[in-house]
Amino acid sequence: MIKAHALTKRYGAKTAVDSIDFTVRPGLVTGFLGPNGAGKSTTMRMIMGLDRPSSGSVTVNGLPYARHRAPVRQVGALLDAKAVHPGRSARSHLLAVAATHRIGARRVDEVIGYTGLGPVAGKRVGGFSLGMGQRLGIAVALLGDPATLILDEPVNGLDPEGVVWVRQLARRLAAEGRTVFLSSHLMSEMAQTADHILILGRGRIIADAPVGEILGGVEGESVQVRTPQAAPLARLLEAEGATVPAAELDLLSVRGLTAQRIAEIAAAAGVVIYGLTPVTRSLEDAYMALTRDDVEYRSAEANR
Ligand SMILES: Nc1ncnc2c1ncn2[C@@H]1O[C@H](COP(=O)(O)OP(=O)(O)OP(=O)(O)O)[C@@H](O)[C@H]1O
Repeated sequence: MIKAHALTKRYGAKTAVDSIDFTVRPGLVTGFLGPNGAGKSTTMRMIMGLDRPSSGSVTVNGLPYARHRAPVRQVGALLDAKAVHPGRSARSHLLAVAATHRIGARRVDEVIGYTGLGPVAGKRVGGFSLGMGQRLGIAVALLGDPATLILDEPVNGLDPEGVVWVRQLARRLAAEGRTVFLSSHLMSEMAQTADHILILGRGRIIADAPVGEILGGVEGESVQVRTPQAAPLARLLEAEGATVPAAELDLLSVRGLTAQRIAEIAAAAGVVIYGLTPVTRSLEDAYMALTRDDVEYRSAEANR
């Protein structure tokens, strides 16, 4: 569990994180989103005790990071590609990290198995692919068997297989009852991985809700209906409670009724339908709508 209370970070005149309150709960994957410069990394660094809040506080499992006697047993993090001695093997790297935290060799072998590093555990880390390096970083984060995991951009640069692996791992860790806090700029991936979404914009929270609520929140779903009898069908659907903006020749965009209900109403009235397409808003659409005013650097094209 991670709890932030009036958490603030200023760098000179710049307020990177502006008095935010949030709770990241156990048993769920919480996605952390926001435009570049929104303050995500600064927040994660404060959670991990790598940056001091200017004011306010953030705790992990009830205490600030630095007040835990054995923080690696509370929270594990993949913040950025770790500097690993390229000549060392994955196993000897893990053994070295484990030794500094009084963690035994048995746990090292457990995390090697858990992260699928077995076949390459004896190989030099210098020759690792990005995906293997990422697995090693996650293995390090898991060494202390922590209840809370923080993964900053864990799928950055991974191939599709690696992306799926991270997704399944995050889901498995949450299913084990852990708190999983994950940042990513890949919206489609986040939509498949996260249960709950926290969006930051210019240092403030602009959304904190279950994925379903974020997707449904701004406009909801619609159904595109292609029919040669657009105007009469629009009137029929409106009478059933749908919202049908001004019809476009033979295409209607209907909100408020399911595709099945629309087909039933049309059939009952003898209206011909050529096509029915439910349009689901993507997390990317919802994110763009929510962060429209909070993007620090916008392209000239997008500003028009
Ligand atoms: N050490 C620092 N000194 C001064 N300003 C900083 C420092 N670290 C971050 N900032 C500023 O604070 C703001 C938040 O940065 P942060 O890296 O936390 O954003 P982010 O959401 O992680 O962005 P990205 O998605 O690009 O990683 C930015 O405007 C950044 O320029």
